Amino acid sequence: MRIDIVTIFPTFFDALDLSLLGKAKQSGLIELDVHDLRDSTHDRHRTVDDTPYGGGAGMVMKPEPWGEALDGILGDDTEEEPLVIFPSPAGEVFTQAMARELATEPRLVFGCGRYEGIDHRVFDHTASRARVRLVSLGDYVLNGGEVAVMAMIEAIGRLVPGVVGNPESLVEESHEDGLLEYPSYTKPAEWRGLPVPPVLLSGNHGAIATWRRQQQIERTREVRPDLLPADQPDA
Ligand SMILES: COc1ccc2nc(C(=O)O)sc2c1
Repeated sequence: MRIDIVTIFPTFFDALDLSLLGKAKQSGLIELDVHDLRDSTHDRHRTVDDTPYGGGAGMVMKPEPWGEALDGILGDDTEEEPLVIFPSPAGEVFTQAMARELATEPRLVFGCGRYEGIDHRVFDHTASRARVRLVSLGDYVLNGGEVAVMAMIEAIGRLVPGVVGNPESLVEESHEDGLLEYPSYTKPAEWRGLPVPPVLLSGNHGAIATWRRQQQIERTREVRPDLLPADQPDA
């Protein structure tokens, strides 16, 4: 998978050189290029924003630098039309299902907005040469797209085959089967007077599986009842 990121804070993504994603980059499983939007400006102050037409508070990101930056990224794409994702509070909400879907894409381009957002014509023009999706992390507003892109790249990258050593560990996770994950325990069997649930020490794998499933249902019903299938309240 090839990932390109356009941002005015390129060093923000230095963290992607760490841990699993860092190893995926070193192994070539994921190719990642971060582009500084200001490299696509040509004035002394490397200006990327201007006042909004129609008035209002804040500044809007100018279209020209974005057009030039994306020319350089999309211009050489001769294969399948790439997918360009712009994090936005006005976007569809990012989910584990979307992460699974995006993990199958050969190429992703992320455009990080700042200020009050990007001139809307950038989305319209980009849609003439790529697939475009506006995506939000959730029902809250960040100061820019970088945190959202970091979260999405982690959620997507770990699903790329080969990135996570044991694919089994991807199966029993929150949201993977539509429910929240069961609670986990490790040694010691008792810690500060708190025991591990006895069933987990029983060696009875059937009873353990049943207990874990019930824990998932109980946790989901308590914390995220919206995730329970309407026709199967007991999942
Ligand atoms: C200006 O760019 C922004 C601003 C806020 C924001 N909030 C997001 C979110 O996912 O909540 S993405 C995003 C992008």
